[in-house]
Amino acid sequence: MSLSAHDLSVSRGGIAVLEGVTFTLDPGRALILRGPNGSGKTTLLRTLAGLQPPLRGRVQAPPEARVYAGHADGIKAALTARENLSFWADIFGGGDVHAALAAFELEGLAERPAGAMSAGQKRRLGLARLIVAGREIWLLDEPTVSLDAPATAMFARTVRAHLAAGGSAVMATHIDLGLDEAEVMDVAPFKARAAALDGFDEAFL
Ligand SMILES: Nc1ncnc2c1ncn2[C@@H]1O[C@H](COP(=O)(O)OP(=O)(O)OP(=O)(O)O)[C@@H](O)[C@H]1O
Repeated sequence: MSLSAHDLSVSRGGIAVLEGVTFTLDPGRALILRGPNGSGKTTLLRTLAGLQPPLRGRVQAPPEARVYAGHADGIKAALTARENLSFWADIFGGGDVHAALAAFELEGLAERPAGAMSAGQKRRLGLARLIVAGREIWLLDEPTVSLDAPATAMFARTVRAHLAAGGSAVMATHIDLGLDEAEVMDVAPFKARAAALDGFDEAFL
């Protein structure tokens, strides 16, 4: 399943942030988004994930093939790691909780409430959701925040396995993941030339 962006313009608060973004990501491929703070990586990822409409252009990929992991870990503090993953497995239609725990070496923490985990452990649990989601196209915003070097390597291995299984991934990251096979796209050249306000959002700015 490919993901394509065609002459895509994306906006935040009614203001155009990026324009003219065009690419195709085939199965088995990864794309790393680079660009300075505020350049529009999150906005682009949210649009690719279908969480917000494009200002112009279009995104092509079935909604049910995409999964987004943003800055929030998406976990419930009162539930254990296993319960959190089971919850998400039910939402996504029955993923492999055991495989997800194993991929992020969470077996020893499986019965611990997420609220009693460290920031890096919570992040690993949040990323383990990707495994239970069982979706082909991963859209990840700063996935390695809070991860130490071994956990970052764990994440890179998981992405490689996903690509080898025919999945794909778009990731915004400021660090070197060691994924030399990934394509890199700097979003800076796509910076929108003029702010475009629409009537609705303008009232809130
Ligand atoms: N809720 C909001 N309303 C209006 N503008 C916003 C909002 N959130 C972000 N922006 C602006 O949109 C632009 C793009 O932000 P975005 O979060 O996409 O950048 P980014 O490249 O992901 O940055 P970072 O590397 O800091 O995460 C920035 O100029 C930012 O100030």
